[in-house]
Amino acid sequence: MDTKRDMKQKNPWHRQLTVVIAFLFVWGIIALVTTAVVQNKPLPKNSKYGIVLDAGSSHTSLYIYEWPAEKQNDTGVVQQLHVCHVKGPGISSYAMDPEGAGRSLQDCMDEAKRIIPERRHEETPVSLGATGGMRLLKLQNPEGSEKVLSSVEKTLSSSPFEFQGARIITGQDEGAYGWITVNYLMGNFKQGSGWLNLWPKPETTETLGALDLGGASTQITFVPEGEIESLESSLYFQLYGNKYNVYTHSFLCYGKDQALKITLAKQLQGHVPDSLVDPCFNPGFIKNMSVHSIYSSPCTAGESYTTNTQGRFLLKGTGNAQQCRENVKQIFNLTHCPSSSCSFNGVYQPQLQGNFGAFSAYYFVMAFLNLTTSERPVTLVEVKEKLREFCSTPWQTLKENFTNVKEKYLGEYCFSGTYILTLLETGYKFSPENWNTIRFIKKIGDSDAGWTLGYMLNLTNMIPSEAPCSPPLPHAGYISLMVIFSLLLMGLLVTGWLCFGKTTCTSQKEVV
Ligand SMILES: O=c1[nH]cnc2c1ncn2[C@@H]1O[C@H](COP(=O)(O)OP(=O)(O)O)[C@@H](O)[C@H]1O
Ligand SMILES: [Ca+2]
Repeated sequence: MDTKRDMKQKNPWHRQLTVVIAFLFVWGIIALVTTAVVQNKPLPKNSKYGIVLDAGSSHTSLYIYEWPAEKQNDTGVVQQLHVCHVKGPGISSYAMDPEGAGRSLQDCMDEAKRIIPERRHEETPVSLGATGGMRLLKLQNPEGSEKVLSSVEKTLSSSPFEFQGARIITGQDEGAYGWITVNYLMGNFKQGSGWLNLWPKPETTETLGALDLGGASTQITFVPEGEIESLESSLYFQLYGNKYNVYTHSFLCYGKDQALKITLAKQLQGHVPDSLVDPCFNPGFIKNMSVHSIYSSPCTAGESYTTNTQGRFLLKGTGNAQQCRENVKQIFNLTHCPSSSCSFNGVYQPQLQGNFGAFSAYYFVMAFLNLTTSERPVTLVEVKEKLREFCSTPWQTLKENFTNVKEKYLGEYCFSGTYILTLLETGYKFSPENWNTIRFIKKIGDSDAGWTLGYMLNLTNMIPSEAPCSPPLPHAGYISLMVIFSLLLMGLLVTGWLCFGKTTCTSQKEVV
């Protein structure tokens, strides 16, 4: 005991040194933990925004997208923040009043100004893409379509956002961007990065085909199994390091509103009677139609006709789904196919492959007919049975049962449902065996299925062809590991020091 006391007295710095080291050690731990906590504190939301206007044949919708500023190249980060439906018809209806087209967009543009933070306005891209309706107007009245485009351009470019153009997109682009949207939202464009991704990626990643039905045109887009025979239907993408050979085709005039005009024109066969009995409308349904509304479209312009004096006729429904299907089938020409396989009208289509997402009017119609919400996929037989039952329902009963549904839509659901069935079965060759590969969808997550998101991702270069290089560990993981390893090292150091210190003491004791 005396020896020990002697030693401490001999070495007065020993205690102070221990206290200093212990203090530094504790301070070090506090500093490390504080750094980790501060570094990993969630950052304040730093979003960027983009606006796309979908100028369809029947209406225009404005979509606002949002994404975290620091992550814009990652897959699946862009989300739909808001959609504003423009009041009134599609912009192609404004050929006689072009200024009205631009004016009609103003309310939705004002809404976008309120939703997107002001400091982001200048850098937010805004673009408008017009589809089938404007494609038809351009065929029929090129000058009118230019005026309409200039008018909407004027409204968009006078907004505080960064105007990126108002143009008519091709049917091929419409199909391609719809396919990109659904696969982006499904997370099918997997990124190959990170230290755990040591295996080579498979050549083809499973993707979802896209079926889009509009009022004026319809698109089918999917990755087929073999080669794509026709160059004009073939698209090649390299996205996030994966390669895709995509088949797409857009049928102008085969959107459901134009298809109805063609079907009616086929029945009229150039002679307009006072009344036309039609199996595609419910029994008791009567509508006074103008002959001009049918024959003024470029989709029916080829047909010559003689009309009665009033230029109008009465459309009278009989509600017979089977006969309706026979009538609708007539608008699909199946007699010639210059390629190894075709859909209709001599258009090349490879064998159907994989699963399909059917959106836009496909969804609206099938959802109304209760053919989307089942736990299990609805079979083709059930679809036909449902149509038989729905079409034969008297118009009066329908009106009483669906007071909140727009009469225009309600009156056309028998035709629309039958058209969808015929387009998919007779046109695209879906069969009872692969009918269950189709899902009728409106949204994926919070974002609408449609071409607009894909269009914006492309316009803003947000889908890189190669997977972006990212550090093997996420930031939080990196900080945590740093803290753990530092603590371990310190622990070792202290243990070592204590042992070393003890040995020295012991030896000192022995010596003393
Ligand atoms: O609630 C609905 N029920 C039935 N059909 C709808 C509903 N909402 C929109 N539609 C239809 O969806 C179609 C949308 O077509 P769009 O205006 O996008 O034309 P486009 O893509 O050919 O240019 C139109 O035929 C429109 O009538
Ligand atoms: Ca559309």
